[in-house]
Amino acid sequence: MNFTASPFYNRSLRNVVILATGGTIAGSGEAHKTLNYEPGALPIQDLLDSVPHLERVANCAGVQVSNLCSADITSEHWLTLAALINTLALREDVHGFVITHGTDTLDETSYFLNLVIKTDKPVIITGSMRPATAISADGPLNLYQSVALAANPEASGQGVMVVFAEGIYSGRDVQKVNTFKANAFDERDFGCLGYMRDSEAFFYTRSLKKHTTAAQFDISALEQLPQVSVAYFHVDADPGILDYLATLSKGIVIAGAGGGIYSKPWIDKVGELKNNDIPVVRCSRISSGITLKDSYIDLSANSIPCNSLVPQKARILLSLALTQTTGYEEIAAMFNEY
Ligand SMILES: NC(=O)C[C@H](N)C(=O)O
Repeated sequence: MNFTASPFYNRSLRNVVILATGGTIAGSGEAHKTLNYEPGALPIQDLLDSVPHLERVANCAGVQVSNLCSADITSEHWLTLAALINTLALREDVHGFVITHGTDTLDETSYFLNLVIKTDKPVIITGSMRPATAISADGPLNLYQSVALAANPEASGQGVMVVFAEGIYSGRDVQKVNTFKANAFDERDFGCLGYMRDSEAFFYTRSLKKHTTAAQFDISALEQLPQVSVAYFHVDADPGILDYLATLSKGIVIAGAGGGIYSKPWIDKVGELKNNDIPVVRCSRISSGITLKDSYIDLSANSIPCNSLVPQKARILLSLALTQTTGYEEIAAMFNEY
Protein backbone atom coordinates (compact mmCIF):
# COMPACT_ATOMS: atom_id res chain seq x y z
CA MET A 1 0.00 0.00 0.00
CA ASN A 2 1.54 3.23 -1.19
CA PHE A 3 -0.15 6.56 -0.46
CA THR A 4 2.40 8.61 -2.37
CA ALA A 5 1.62 6.80 -5.66
CA SER A 6 -1.68 8.66 -5.99
CA PRO A 7 -1.63 11.69 -8.37
CA PHE A 8 -3.57 13.56 -5.65
CA TYR A 9 -1.07 12.77 -2.87
CA ASN A 10 -0.80 15.73 -0.51
CA ARG A 11 1.95 15.51 2.10
CA SER A 12 0.15 17.93 4.44
CA LEU A 13 -2.83 15.52 4.82
CA ARG A 14 -3.05 12.35 6.90
CA ASN A 15 -3.11 8.86 5.35
CA VAL A 16 -6.23 6.73 5.78
CA VAL A 17 -6.68 3.07 4.80
CA ILE A 18 -10.17 2.19 3.52
CA LEU A 19 -11.11 -1.46 4.10
CA ALA A 20 -14.17 -2.38 2.05
CA THR A 21 -16.26 -5.39 3.11
CA GLY A 22 -19.46 -4.88 1.07
CA GLY A 23 -22.99 -3.91 2.13
CA THR A 24 -25.50 -1.51 0.64
CA ILE A 25 -22.87 1.20 0.41
CA ALA A 26 -21.45 -0.99 -2.38
CA GLY A 27 -24.93 -1.99 -3.55
CA SER A 28 -26.21 -1.69 -7.08
CA GLY A 29 -29.77 -1.93 -8.43
CA GLU A 30 -32.37 -0.30 -10.65
CA ALA A 31 -31.55 3.40 -11.17
CA HIS A 32 -33.04 5.66 -8.44
CA LYS A 33 -34.78 2.80 -6.54
CA THR A 34 -33.99 2.14 -2.89
CA LEU A 35 -35.28 -1.46 -2.87
CA ASN A 36 -34.34 -4.69 -4.65
CA TYR A 37 -30.64 -4.20 -5.17
CA GLU A 38 -27.58 -6.37 -4.78
CA PRO A 39 -25.44 -5.44 -1.75
CA GLY A 40 -21.68 -5.81 -2.12
CA ALA A 41 -21.72 -5.42 -5.91
CA LEU A 42 -19.42 -2.44 -6.55
CA PRO A 43 -15.64 -2.42 -6.05
CA ILE A 44 -13.96 -0.10 -3.59
CA GLN A 45 -12.68 2.25 -6.29
CA ASP A 46 -16.29 3.04 -7.31
CA LEU A 47 -17.07 3.98 -3.70
CA LEU A 48 -14.06 6.28 -3.49
CA ASP A 49 -14.84 7.82 -6.88
CA SER A 50 -18.39 8.63 -5.72
CA VAL A 51 -17.13 11.08 -3.08
CA PRO A 52 -16.30 14.50 -4.52
CA HIS A 53 -13.08 16.06 -3.24
CA LEU A 54 -12.17 13.19 -0.94
CA GLU A 55 -8.55 13.95 -1.81
CA ARG A 56 -8.92 17.27 0.06
CA VAL A 57 -9.67 15.44 3.33
CA ALA A 58 -7.03 12.70 3.42
CA ASN A 59 -4.77 10.54 1.28
CA CYS A 60 -6.73 7.31 0.87
CA ALA A 61 -5.60 3.82 -0.09
CA GLY A 62 -8.15 1.05 -0.43
CA VAL A 63 -8.20 -2.69 0.31
CA GLN A 64 -11.09 -4.88 -0.86
CA VAL A 65 -11.36 -7.28 2.09
CA SER A 66 -14.63 -8.86 0.91
CA ASN A 67 -17.74 -7.76 -0.98
CA LEU A 68 -20.70 -9.26 0.86
CA CYS A 69 -24.09 -8.55 2.33
CA SER A 70 -23.24 -8.16 6.02
CA ALA A 71 -25.46 -11.13 6.91
CA ASP A 72 -22.68 -13.23 5.34
CA ILE A 73 -19.90 -11.72 7.45
CA THR A 74 -18.41 -14.45 9.66
CA SER A 75 -16.02 -14.49 12.59
CA GLU A 76 -13.32 -15.58 10.12
CA HIS A 77 -13.79 -12.24 8.33
CA TRP A 78 -13.52 -10.51 11.71
CA LEU A 79 -10.23 -12.25 12.52
CA THR A 80 -8.83 -11.35 9.08
CA LEU A 81 -9.95 -7.73 9.38
CA ALA A 82 -8.58 -7.34 12.90
CA ALA A 83 -5.22 -8.91 11.98
CA LEU A 84 -4.95 -6.60 8.96
CA ILE A 85 -5.67 -3.50 11.03
CA ASN A 86 -3.29 -4.59 13.79
CA THR A 87 -0.51 -5.09 11.21
CA LEU A 88 -1.14 -1.89 9.22
CA ALA A 89 -1.47 0.17 12.40
CA LEU A 90 2.21 -0.50 13.10
CA ARG A 91 3.15 1.52 9.99
CA GLU A 92 4.11 5.11 10.67
CA ASP A 93 2.61 6.28 7.38
CA VAL A 94 -0.86 4.92 8.31
CA HIS A 95 -2.82 7.39 10.46
CA GLY A 96 -6.36 5.98 10.50
CA PHE A 97 -8.81 3.43 9.12
CA VAL A 98 -12.29 3.41 7.62
CA ILE A 99 -14.22 0.16 7.20
CA THR A 100 -17.18 0.15 4.83
CA HIS A 101 -19.69 -2.48 5.94
CA GLY A 102 -23.29 -3.59 5.54
CA THR A 103 -25.50 -2.06 8.19
CA ASP A 104 -27.28 -5.23 9.30
CA THR A 105 -24.39 -6.59 11.36
CA LEU A 106 -22.30 -3.42 11.57
CA ASP A 107 -23.07 -3.15 15.31
CA GLU A 108 -21.50 -6.59 15.87
CA THR A 109 -18.35 -6.00 13.82
CA SER A 110 -17.78 -2.66 15.52
CA TYR A 111 -17.98 -4.19 19.02
CA PHE A 112 -15.72 -7.12 18.08
CA LEU A 113 -13.05 -4.80 16.65
CA ASN A 114 -13.43 -2.45 19.64
CA LEU A 115 -12.31 -5.35 21.86
CA VAL A 116 -9.42 -6.74 19.79
CA ILE A 117 -7.78 -3.88 17.86
CA LYS A 118 -4.41 -2.96 19.36
CA THR A 119 -4.06 0.65 18.31
CA ASP A 120 -5.07 4.14 19.38
CA LYS A 121 -5.28 5.24 15.74
CA PRO A 122 -8.86 6.06 14.69
CA VAL A 123 -10.89 3.13 13.34
CA ILE A 124 -14.23 4.24 11.87
CA ILE A 125 -16.97 2.00 10.48
CA THR A 126 -19.65 3.20 8.12
CA GLY A 127 -22.15 2.01 5.54
CA SER A 128 -25.33 3.24 3.94
CA MET A 129 -29.02 2.49 3.86
CA ARG A 130 -29.54 3.28 0.19
CA PRO A 131 -27.57 1.56 -2.56
CA ALA A 132 -25.06 3.58 -4.55
CA THR A 133 -27.53 3.62 -7.50
CA ALA A 134 -30.48 5.03 -5.48
CA ILE A 135 -31.79 8.58 -5.50
CA SER A 136 -30.08 10.51 -2.67
CA ALA A 137 -27.67 7.68 -1.94
CA ASP A 138 -26.35 8.21 1.60
CA GLY A 139 -23.07 6.32 1.12
CA PRO A 140 -20.93 9.18 -0.25
CA LEU A 141 -21.61 11.56 2.69
CA ASN A 142 -21.14 8.75 5.24
CA LEU A 143 -17.84 7.78 3.62
CA TYR A 144 -16.66 11.39 3.32
CA GLN A 145 -17.34 12.08 7.00
CA SER A 146 -15.80 8.77 8.08
CA VAL A 147 -12.58 9.55 6.24
CA ALA A 148 -12.58 13.04 7.78
CA LEU A 149 -12.95 11.54 11.26
CA ALA A 150 -10.31 8.87 10.63
CA ALA A 151 -7.92 11.69 9.68
CA ASN A 152 -8.78 13.70 12.80
CA PRO A 153 -6.34 13.35 15.76
CA GLU A 154 -9.26 14.03 18.12
CA ALA A 155 -10.61 10.60 17.19
CA SER A 156 -7.50 8.83 18.56
CA GLY A 157 -7.83 6.60 21.60
CA GLN A 158 -11.63 6.58 21.56
CA GLY A 159 -12.09 2.99 20.46
CA VAL A 160 -13.78 1.88 17.29
CA MET A 161 -16.47 4.36 16.26
CA VAL A 162 -19.31 4.39 13.76
CA VAL A 163 -20.13 7.42 11.61
CA PHE A 164 -23.62 7.39 10.16
CA ALA A 165 -26.04 10.11 9.04
CA GLU A 166 -23.87 12.80 10.65
CA GLY A 167 -23.74 11.06 14.03
CA ILE A 168 -20.65 9.60 15.75
CA TYR A 169 -21.36 6.46 17.80
CA SER A 170 -19.25 4.19 20.01
CA GLY A 171 -18.63 0.70 18.68
CA ARG A 172 -19.78 -0.67 22.04
CA ASP A 173 -23.18 0.94 22.20
CA VAL A 174 -24.18 1.59 18.61
CA GLN A 175 -27.43 -0.09 17.57
CA LYS A 176 -29.37 -0.26 14.35
CA VAL A 177 -32.77 1.18 15.22
CA ASN A 178 -34.57 1.37 11.90
CA THR A 179 -34.90 -1.17 9.09
CA PHE A 180 -34.84 1.29 6.19
CA LYS A 181 -34.46 4.98 7.07
CA ALA A 182 -31.17 6.72 6.30
CA ASN A 183 -30.85 7.73 9.96
CA ALA A 184 -30.74 4.09 11.02
CA PHE A 185 -28.37 4.13 14.00
CA ASP A 186 -28.48 5.27 17.60
CA GLU A 187 -26.69 4.47 20.85
CA ARG A 188 -28.23 2.32 23.53
CA ASP A 189 -29.53 4.76 26.15
CA PHE A 190 -26.68 7.20 25.69
CA GLY A 191 -27.34 9.19 22.50
CA CYS A 192 -24.20 9.62 20.42
CA LEU A 193 -20.60 10.63 21.10
CA GLY A 194 -20.90 13.64 18.83
CA TYR A 195 -21.78 14.98 15.42
CA MET A 196 -20.11 15.48 12.05
CA ARG A 197 -20.86 18.69 10.16
CA ASP A 198 -19.25 18.47 6.74
CA SER A 199 -15.70 17.33 7.57
CA GLU A 200 -15.61 18.76 11.12
CA ALA A 201 -16.12 16.60 14.22
CA PHE A 202 -17.87 17.82 17.38
CA PHE A 203 -17.46 15.46 20.36
CA TYR A 204 -19.58 15.78 23.50
CA THR A 205 -19.00 12.54 25.38
CA ARG A 206 -16.96 9.31 25.32
CA SER A 207 -17.34 5.66 26.22
CA LEU A 208 -15.94 4.77 29.65
CA LYS A 209 -15.78 1.04 29.00
CA LYS A 210 -12.41 -0.64 28.25
CA HIS A 211 -11.48 -1.00 24.60
CA THR A 212 -8.64 -1.46 22.06
CA THR A 213 -5.22 -0.98 23.71
CA ALA A 214 -6.68 -1.36 27.24
CA ALA A 215 -8.57 -4.57 26.39
CA GLN A 216 -7.12 -7.92 27.44
CA PHE A 217 -8.06 -9.96 24.36
CA ASP A 218 -5.43 -11.25 21.93
CA ILE A 219 -6.61 -12.73 18.66
CA SER A 220 -3.18 -13.00 17.04
CA ALA A 221 -2.97 -16.79 17.44
CA LEU A 222 -6.68 -17.55 16.96
CA GLU A 223 -7.99 -19.37 13.90
CA GLN A 224 -11.58 -19.38 15.09
CA LEU A 225 -13.72 -18.06 17.93
CA PRO A 226 -15.52 -20.29 20.43
CA GLN A 227 -19.13 -20.68 19.27
CA VAL A 228 -21.67 -18.84 21.43
CA SER A 229 -25.39 -19.04 20.57
CA VAL A 230 -28.33 -16.84 21.51
CA ALA A 231 -31.65 -18.23 22.81
CA TYR A 232 -34.70 -15.94 22.72
CA PHE A 233 -37.12 -16.32 25.64
CA HIS A 234 -40.87 -15.76 25.23
CA VAL A 235 -44.10 -17.01 26.78
CA ASP A 236 -44.27 -20.82 26.44
CA ALA A 237 -40.62 -20.96 25.27
CA ASP A 238 -39.46 -24.58 25.37
CA PRO A 239 -36.30 -24.97 27.55
CA GLY A 240 -35.29 -27.83 25.24
CA ILE A 241 -33.88 -25.16 22.92
CA LEU A 242 -31.10 -24.69 25.50
CA ASP A 243 -30.22 -28.40 25.35
CA TYR A 244 -30.02 -28.14 21.60
CA LEU A 245 -27.84 -25.03 21.65
CA ALA A 246 -25.58 -26.67 24.24
CA THR A 247 -24.72 -29.34 21.65
CA LEU A 248 -23.42 -26.63 19.30
CA SER A 249 -21.93 -24.07 21.67
CA LYS A 250 -19.27 -23.38 24.27
CA GLY A 251 -21.47 -20.68 25.81
CA ILE A 252 -25.07 -19.45 25.59
CA VAL A 253 -26.58 -15.97 25.79
CA ILE A 254 -30.26 -15.71 26.68
CA ALA A 255 -32.33 -12.77 25.44
CA GLY A 256 -34.65 -12.76 28.44
CA ALA A 257 -37.78 -10.77 29.15
CA GLY A 258 -37.73 -7.49 31.14
CA GLY A 259 -34.50 -7.23 33.14
CA GLY A 260 -33.29 -10.49 31.58
CA ILE A 261 -35.57 -13.04 33.24
CA TYR A 262 -37.09 -16.30 32.12
CA SER A 263 -39.35 -19.06 33.45
CA LYS A 264 -38.64 -21.56 36.22
CA PRO A 265 -38.04 -24.42 33.72
CA TRP A 266 -35.44 -22.23 31.96
CA ILE A 267 -33.75 -21.40 35.30
CA ASP A 268 -33.53 -25.13 36.09
CA LYS A 269 -32.13 -25.86 32.65
CA VAL A 270 -29.50 -23.10 33.00
CA GLY A 271 -28.45 -24.72 36.30
CA GLU A 272 -27.93 -28.03 34.47
CA LEU A 273 -25.76 -26.33 31.84
CA LYS A 274 -23.47 -25.07 34.61
CA ASN A 275 -22.75 -28.73 35.42
CA ASN A 276 -21.68 -29.17 31.77
CA ASP A 277 -19.36 -26.14 32.03
CA ILE A 278 -21.39 -24.07 29.56
CA PRO A 279 -21.59 -20.50 30.88
CA VAL A 280 -24.90 -18.73 30.37
CA VAL A 281 -25.13 -14.93 30.12
CA ARG A 282 -28.47 -13.25 30.80
CA CYS A 283 -29.45 -10.29 28.61
CA SER A 284 -32.72 -8.59 27.87
CA ARG A 285 -34.74 -8.62 24.69
CA ILE A 286 -35.42 -4.92 25.54
CA SER A 287 -32.93 -2.59 23.90
CA SER A 288 -32.32 -0.21 26.80
CA GLY A 289 -31.62 -0.46 30.53
CA ILE A 290 -29.27 -2.77 32.49
CA THR A 291 -29.31 -6.40 33.57
CA LEU A 292 -27.65 -6.84 36.95
CA LYS A 293 -27.03 -9.72 39.35
CA ASP A 294 -30.32 -11.15 40.56
CA SER A 295 -30.20 -13.39 43.62
CA TYR A 296 -33.31 -15.31 42.56
CA ILE A 297 -32.00 -16.28 39.12
CA ASP A 298 -28.22 -16.04 39.19
CA LEU A 299 -27.49 -17.62 42.57
CA SER A 300 -29.66 -20.66 41.97
CA ALA A 301 -28.50 -21.32 38.43
CA ASN A 302 -25.09 -19.64 38.21
CA SER A 303 -25.94 -17.39 35.30
CA ILE A 304 -24.00 -14.21 34.50
CA PRO A 305 -25.80 -10.87 34.04
CA CYS A 306 -24.74 -8.96 30.89
CA ASN A 307 -24.79 -5.44 32.39
CA SER A 308 -25.85 -3.34 29.37
CA LEU A 309 -25.00 -5.32 26.23
CA VAL A 310 -27.60 -6.43 23.71
CA PRO A 311 -27.60 -10.21 23.11
CA GLN A 312 -25.69 -10.09 19.81
CA LYS A 313 -22.90 -8.07 21.47
CA ALA A 314 -22.93 -10.14 24.69
CA ARG A 315 -22.23 -13.24 22.62
CA ILE A 316 -19.09 -11.55 21.20
CA LEU A 317 -17.77 -10.72 24.67
CA LEU A 318 -18.59 -14.21 25.97
CA SER A 319 -16.82 -15.77 23.00
CA LEU A 320 -13.69 -13.67 23.57
CA ALA A 321 -13.87 -14.36 27.32
CA LEU A 322 -13.94 -18.09 26.56
CA THR A 323 -10.61 -17.77 24.72
CA GLN A 324 -9.13 -17.01 28.16
CA THR A 325 -11.23 -18.68 30.86
CA THR A 326 -14.36 -20.65 31.72
CA GLY A 327 -14.40 -19.23 35.26
CA TYR A 328 -17.77 -17.68 36.12
CA GLU A 329 -16.32 -14.99 38.39
CA GLU A 330 -13.80 -13.86 35.77
CA ILE A 331 -16.39 -13.81 33.01
CA ALA A 332 -18.82 -11.89 35.22
CA ALA A 333 -16.07 -9.30 35.90
CA MET A 334 -15.53 -8.85 32.15
CA PHE A 335 -19.22 -8.08 31.66
CA ASN A 336 -18.81 -5.18 34.07
CA GLU A 337 -15.58 -3.93 32.48
CA TYR A 338 -16.21 -4.06 28.72
N1 LIG B 1 -27.99 -1.28 4.54
C1 LIG B 1 -27.30 -2.40 4.42
O1 LIG B 1 -26.08 -2.34 4.32
C2 LIG B 1 -28.06 -3.69 4.48
C3 LIG B 1 -27.41 -4.85 3.78
N2 LIG B 1 -28.32 -5.96 3.74
C4 LIG B 1 -26.17 -5.33 4.52
O2 LIG B 1 -26.14 -5.37 5.73
O3 LIG B 1 -25.21 -5.70 3.87
